[in-house]
Amino acid sequence: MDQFLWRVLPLLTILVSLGVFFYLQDSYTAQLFPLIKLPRSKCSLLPHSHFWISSKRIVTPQGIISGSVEINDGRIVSIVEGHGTQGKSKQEEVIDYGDAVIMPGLIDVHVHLDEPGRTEWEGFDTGTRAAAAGGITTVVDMPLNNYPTTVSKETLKLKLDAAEDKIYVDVGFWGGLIPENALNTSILEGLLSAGVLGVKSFMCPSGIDDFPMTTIDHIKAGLSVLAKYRRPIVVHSEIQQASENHLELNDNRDPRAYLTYLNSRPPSWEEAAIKQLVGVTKDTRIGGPLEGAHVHIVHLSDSSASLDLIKEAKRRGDSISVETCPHYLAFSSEEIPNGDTRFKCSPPIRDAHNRDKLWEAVLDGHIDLLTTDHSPTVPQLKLLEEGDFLKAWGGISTLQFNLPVTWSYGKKYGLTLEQLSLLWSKKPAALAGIESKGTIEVGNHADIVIWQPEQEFDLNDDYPVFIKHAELSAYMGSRLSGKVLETFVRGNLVFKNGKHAPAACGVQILAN
Ligand SMILES: NC(=O)N[C@H]1NC(=O)NC1=O
Ligand SMILES: [Zn+2]
Ligand SMILES: [Zn+2]
Repeated sequence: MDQFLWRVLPLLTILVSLGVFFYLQDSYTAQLFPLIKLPRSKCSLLPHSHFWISSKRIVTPQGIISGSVEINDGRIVSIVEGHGTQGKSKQEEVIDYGDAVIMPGLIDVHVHLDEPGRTEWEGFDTGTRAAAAGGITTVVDMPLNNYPTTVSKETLKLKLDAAEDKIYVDVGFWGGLIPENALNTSILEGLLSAGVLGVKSFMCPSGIDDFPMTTIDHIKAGLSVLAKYRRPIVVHSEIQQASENHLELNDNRDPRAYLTYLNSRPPSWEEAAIKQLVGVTKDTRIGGPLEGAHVHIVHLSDSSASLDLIKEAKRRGDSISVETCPHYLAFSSEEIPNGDTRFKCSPPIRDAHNRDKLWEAVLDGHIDLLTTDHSPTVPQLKLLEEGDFLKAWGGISTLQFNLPVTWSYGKKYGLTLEQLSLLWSKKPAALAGIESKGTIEVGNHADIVIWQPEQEFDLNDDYPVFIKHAELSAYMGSRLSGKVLETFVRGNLVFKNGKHAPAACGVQILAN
């Protein structure tokens, strides 16, 4: 018996190893980033790893084409115009979406997921489910509103641990630049070496105690480190003006009136911050002492003097860019009802003339890209019942709705599908330094949204919304145009017909 065992054991070992090898080959998804531990059947609502998707409207960098996109192992491997079956074998799955649009998945580089520490506000699970349902295939998470804030390699580790096995789309991370790490560059270098895609700072109080504001000198110190790493700083660009301080002391103001809040944060706050920033960005030019660093202005609301300063800096060759958000493009101060704190954000939503000028800048390309600044909170802090604009949390919940909102409002201004895709995918990918995402091109990740621009829907209580505290979102109750049908992340079908894939197989994007 013993002898028999010794004879068959090597053979058995070989057979078992071969079995395990082929099982792994067949059932594991591509290791594009870190190892994805789960089988495809858990990560995707589609069993195939090699398939084609076709439609009459595919948004590519060369324009809109009718044809097919071949996907294999998470990547786009070919794009064929027309209806030929060229290269397709009979066994391969072809999904025909008719005239629904095939577009690169949206990349939202300004999202507060608030985990760890404030998961009652949002979280990796709910936030990335919402993203997947909205056709957003990558988000970059902000370093604040979570607790502790992400300002060192140790606090980044807490974030990465919290995100583990919870993300339905790919997630990158901004670190925070605060006085402490700006003045102690080894902390900042540790954070950058640990993989944040860049850093974020505030030029006014952030509303979060453990995220103090930075002066322009802190930002300059940070930029000299960022230049070495060739990563950007993204800046909340408002500086509180002395005269406005004075206004705040005036107790006669009605805190329920939107105008009270609007007047408390005039465009001069943005202009003052941007004036200081463009004083520094001249050093980011090619050959300058800060070459390699880049300054990105988040959520621009002022379409006049602030925008002019940015345009001039760009003309001079500075490495500078700017984003705005759907709420500045959708709403205007004239329509915001008194007491409706769902619309409170900073900088504030300004008048209709300003909104029209913002759209003009978006369509002209002077505003580089769009983000949500999805910044949710709990009902106790949004103060809807009191309607107190001065005390309520500032932040608008937009994740999951960005595509239909931008499209519904933008089409009235002449926004095209190609522009939409530049603003929400290609430009954000470039800012975050995320290679292989943001366009439908051979070799890129198969991060794709399938959506029907003409299909209208009501964002009401029956609509499947995945963000936390949806009732606090300024968009609830709207009728929107542009329904997301399906979302692919690295070739995995992660969302279809209101349902998500069984497991969260998004990966963490870390810079190296
Ligand atoms: N801390 C935070 O998320 N603040 C954001 N909310 C907002 O309305 N503007 C912001 O910068
Ligand atoms: Zn901000
Ligand atoms: Zn923000």
